[in-house]
Parts: sequence; structure tokens; C-alpha cells
Amino acid sequence: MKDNLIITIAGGGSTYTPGIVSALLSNSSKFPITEMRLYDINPKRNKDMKLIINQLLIDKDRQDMKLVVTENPEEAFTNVDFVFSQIRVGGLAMREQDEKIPLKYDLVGQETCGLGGFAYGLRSIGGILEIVGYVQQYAPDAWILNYTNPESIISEAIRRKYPDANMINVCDMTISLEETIASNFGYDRKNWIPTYYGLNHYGWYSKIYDTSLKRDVMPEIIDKLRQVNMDVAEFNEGDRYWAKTYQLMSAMVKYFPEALPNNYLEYYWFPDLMVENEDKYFTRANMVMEGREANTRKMAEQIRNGETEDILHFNFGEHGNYIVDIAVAILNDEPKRFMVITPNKGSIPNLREDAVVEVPAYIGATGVEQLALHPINDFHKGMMEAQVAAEKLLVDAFFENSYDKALQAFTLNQTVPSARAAKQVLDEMLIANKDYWPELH
Ligand SMILES: NC(=O)c1ccc[n+]([C@@H]2O[C@H](COP(=O)([O-])OP(=O)(O)OC[C@H]3O[C@@H](n4cnc5c(N)ncnc54)[C@H](O)[C@@H]3O)[C@@H](O)[C@H]2O)c1
Ligand SMILES: O=P(O)(O)OC[C@H]1O[C@H](O[C@H]2[C@H](O)[C@@H](O)[C@@H](O)O[C@@H]2CO)[C@H](O)[C@@H](O)[C@@H]1O
Ligand SMILES: [Mn+2]
Repeated sequence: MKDNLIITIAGGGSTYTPGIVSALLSNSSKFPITEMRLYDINPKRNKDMKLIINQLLIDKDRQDMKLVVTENPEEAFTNVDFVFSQIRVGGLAMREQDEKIPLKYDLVGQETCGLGGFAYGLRSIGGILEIVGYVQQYAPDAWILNYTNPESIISEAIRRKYPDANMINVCDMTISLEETIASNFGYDRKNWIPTYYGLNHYGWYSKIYDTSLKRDVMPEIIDKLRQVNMDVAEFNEGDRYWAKTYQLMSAMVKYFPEALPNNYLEYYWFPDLMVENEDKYFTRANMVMEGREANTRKMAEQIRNGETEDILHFNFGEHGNYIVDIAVAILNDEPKRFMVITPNKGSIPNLREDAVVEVPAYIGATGVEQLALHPINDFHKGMMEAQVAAEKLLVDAFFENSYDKALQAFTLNQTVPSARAAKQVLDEMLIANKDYWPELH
């Protein structure tokens, strides 16, 4: 095992960076890093994060670590071993537009679901392709572990442009949902072997085998959920967005009790209710600006003012651990099971081979080895096929600069009831995204 690893966090100024760094430091025996680089296009955010991570290294007595903070891709990626990617093209200001524009037309306005997710996709593809391009140029053997959203759309673009890249796309939602369920109903998630299938933020569990209880606990979880609403787990304490999200899990399994859904299906099954529940003038982006984002700026300011005692406060749940566990499994060639976002290639036998799906896989030194699952039912298959086609059309629109394909994608998105509404939102988003989207004509 290499014992002088260099890692880069792309989107180093991200509010999630301290969580990933904390997880990396907790795994130093199995993942021995000597140099950490933060790469971002925004020097102000880089400077703030440098203060925070430097303070974290002091608090953890790890001043031996070399910390490089840069806006220069060559400096960021040359000879790096692992890249953790978490960029947000356009920042929270554009997330706010993604959420608020569709809501004006009574359509779902959300970070990764519905038309907000599609707008974010058209912004994000260019940024992520650029990073993969840098890694190909400066460290072609490096592993890229990606959290950048919207993951299904990003993964479809990467599948086309860099099919052989050493890149693994993952999402923390399944692990967080499992943790939330386990903490509500008295299970230990560490004993679970979940079988899950779908697209990112758009899927279902078909089985949750508990190795200590020696049974599939999914049916009893669905029964419990039909009777009581869930509370948030400790890592989402006090967050009213996640509180409401998890409460709606009960409504979903009352409608469709045969499989446990990903919480994000709320946006596709109950778009009218989700719109009704929203404050169109103060959306999730505003909550994050006032919460996680403000907290990050405050910590940096405190350090700048010389206040360093016990000022680092963050709680990201499993977010950092999940992606670092994958890095550890690769480096040590200790294959473990994770949920990954990957070309289907027969994993779901009755779904097109080139769909980008989210399924269980073993990950070790050779990367992703996904499982062959079971055929899926017509309800889930129909939903997935429509959404896959919409996402593929959107990625076509990006590569072909095609307005027509973008309009088709927007119309086919599973939260949109009419081509008229799709066109109104697309046209308004085109203006709002003029600095970020490719030209569409
Ligand atoms: N997949 C998951 O499950 C999961 C979970 C949490 C967050 N995320 C994603 O992680 C990302 C970061 O979220 P956040 O809330 O911390 O956002 P953020 O805005 O706080 O941070 C993102 C950083 O990316 C930088 N950036 C933007 N474009 C860039 C580019 N082209 N190259 C380099 N850096 C660039 C920004 O300057 C910013 O500092 C988002 O894409 C978010 O959706 C994904
Ligand atoms: O609205 P946000 O920015 O707080 O969160 C959006 C993300 O939500 C999921 O992830 C995590 C989140 O990262 C973590 O901080 C915690 O609050 O729980 C969430 C559920 O695990 C989702 O998987 C991401 O894709 C979203 O970006
Ligand atoms: Mn996610």
C-alpha cells in the first residue's frame, strides 16, 4: 500500500470539505495521506476553507500534513492519487434560481429533482468534464470519487465523453435514509445488506437483509412506516426540511407498499403537494445559505480574528465517511458493498443497458463490480424509462447545443404535466443561466 498519498478536493471551498477531511483524518492508518490539496475556482472560498482546514489539522494534531490551496489546475492535480469532487457550478445563488423559477409556474423547484435538477445538470456538466479532463492530463491513474450533483446527469455525460475514466459516482442518500430508518426503529444499519435499484434520487429497496436478525427486514420497516412517521436522525437534528422529508416517507408507503422508496420520490409522486408545501420566496437554498453556508463563513471569520478555541462545529452524518470508505476499499483492495451510480450493463436485466442506474456494487482495487439484480416491475420500469429518456435528451442538448432536445427533456421530466409549462420554465431558465449553460439554438 502506498503510504504517502496525495489527495485533492475539487470544490475545496465546499461546505462539505471539513466533513471529508475529518473522515480522511480518522482513517489515516488505512489511508495515509501526506498532502491535501483544495482546488476551487473561487479564491475567497479557498481562503476561508484554508483557515478552517488548517485549524482542523491543529485541533487533530496533524500539522505534519502538507496543505495546498490553489486555483491552478496543474498545481491541484499533478501526481495526485485520489480526487474527491464536490463542485456546485453557479453556487447557491443559482440553486436558488433552480428552485424558484419552476415554483413560479407551480412546478417542483428542487436541487436535483424536476426542472431545477435539469437546470443544475446543464450547468454542472461543463464543470465536471473540465475536472475529469484535468485529471486525465495531470494524473491519469488517479481515482475520482464524485459527489457533484445532479449525479445521474453528470454520470451520463461522463459515460459519453470519458467512458474509461477511473471515476466512481456516489450519493449519500441511501446510507442516510438507512441510518434514519435504523435509528427510528431500533435497528443497527451496520448489519444490513440492502438491495436497491433505480436512478439517483429515484429508486427503491427490494430487500434489506439483516445479518444479525437473519431475515429481510424491509417488509416490517414498511409496516412500521405505515403506522408512524419518522423523526430525523441525529445528524439532521433541527433541520425542518429533512424533518418534513422523512415524515412523507409514511405517505409514500401507504400509497405503494410493495417496496421501500428513496425519499426523493416524493417530488415525483406528489409534485402538487410538494409545491403547496413550499414557500416560493424562501426555499431550501435560502435555508442552506442561512445555515451551513453562514456557519462556514462564521468559522473562517472567527479564525481570522484569532478566536480558535473550540470553534469548529459541523455534523455531516455519513457523508464524509461514505466516500472515504470507498477510497479505503480501493487503496487496500478490500472489496466492500456500496451503492453506486453507474451504467446499467445488465444489472437491471429488463432496463436498457446504457441507462445510468444506482445499484449495489462491490468496490475494490479494480473499481466497481456491480451486482446482477432481478427484473423490475412495470410501475418502476415505466417511471425509470421515462426519466432515463429525459436525462439522455438533456445530455444530448448539452453536447449538441440543441434547444429542441432541451425542450423535449423538460417536457418528459416526470414532474412536468405540460409542454407549455416546460417551455415557459426553459425560456426563463435560459436567461437566468446565460453565464453557465451552453448556447442552445
Ligand atoms: N451526491 C450526494 O449525495 C451529495 C451530497 C451532498 C452534496 N452534494 C453535492 O456536493 C456539491 C457541493 O455542495 P455544497 O453545498 O458544499 O456547495 P458549495 O457551493 O458550498 O461548494 C461548492 C464549491 O465548488 C466550487 N466550484 C464551482 N464550480 C467549480 C469548478 N468549475 N471547479 C472547481 N470548483 C468549483 C465553488 O466555488 C464552491 O466553493 C454540490 O454539487 C452538491 O449537490 C452531493
Ligand atoms: O439541501 P442540502 O444542501 O442540505 O442537502 C442536499 C443533499 O441532500 C442529500 O445529502 C445529505 C446531505 O449531504 C447531508 O448534509 C445531510 O443533511 O443529509 C442529506 C441526506 O443524506 C443528497 O444525497 C444530496 O445529493 C443533496 O445534495
Ligand atoms: Mn445525493
